[in-house]
Amino acid sequence: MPKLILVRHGQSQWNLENRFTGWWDVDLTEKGVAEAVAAGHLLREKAVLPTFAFTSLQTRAIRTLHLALEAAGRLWIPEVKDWRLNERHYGGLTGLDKAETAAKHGDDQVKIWRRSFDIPPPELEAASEYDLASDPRYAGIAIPNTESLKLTIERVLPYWESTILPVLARGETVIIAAHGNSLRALAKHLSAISDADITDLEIPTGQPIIYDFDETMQPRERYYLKDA
Ligand SMILES: O=C(O)[C@H](O)COP(=O)(O)O
Repeated sequence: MPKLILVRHGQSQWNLENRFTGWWDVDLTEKGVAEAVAAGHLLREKAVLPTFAFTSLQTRAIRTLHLALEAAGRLWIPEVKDWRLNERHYGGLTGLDKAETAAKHGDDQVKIWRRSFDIPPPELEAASEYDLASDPRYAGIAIPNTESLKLTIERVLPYWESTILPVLARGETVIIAAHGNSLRALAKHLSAISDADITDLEIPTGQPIIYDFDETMQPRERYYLKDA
């Protein structure tokens, strides 16, 4: 039965500092490294061994993938990196402190920016220090100025359908190391979560989530590998 493993990167420096991150490239903390290694040990312990990997273009997800694969003895498997698995772009909120932003704009407004389905945060200004236009990894890519979950789904899902699903369908055990909101986008689709209910879905760092697929490539309900 094809198996899909979703893992959100381990704690990042800006998770620790409680700052909006999005597409900004932030590395793992020591705790994040430990979470990634623990995820790999869990894969090995439960004998859920990936044969093909996908990740984003962001350091925190790439390192999480590599640390987990190394701990699982699978550093050698093929991997593909793609911007479509990046975190949702946090627009003009990038770099701001989440608590300070809530104090300034109110908890309700920040909840809308963070968890509403289709209301994007304010756009990133072109002159912002967080503008990624000159980052070589995004050469040729139309970098968004902000993204709601809906907009994130609009780039994650076509990639899932065109590129990841066919790999899974040929019988590979696929691991996707990505981000809170790119994984919420995928889980919304795979678990058929409504636009209203997706608000409540939180994805913890470094905790492998499994989808088993049946012979018609329909996903069963997801579960945490630690509970299997
Ligand atoms: O980009 C970020 O700030 C985090 O990775 C996810 O943030 P969120 O919990 O506000 O969606």
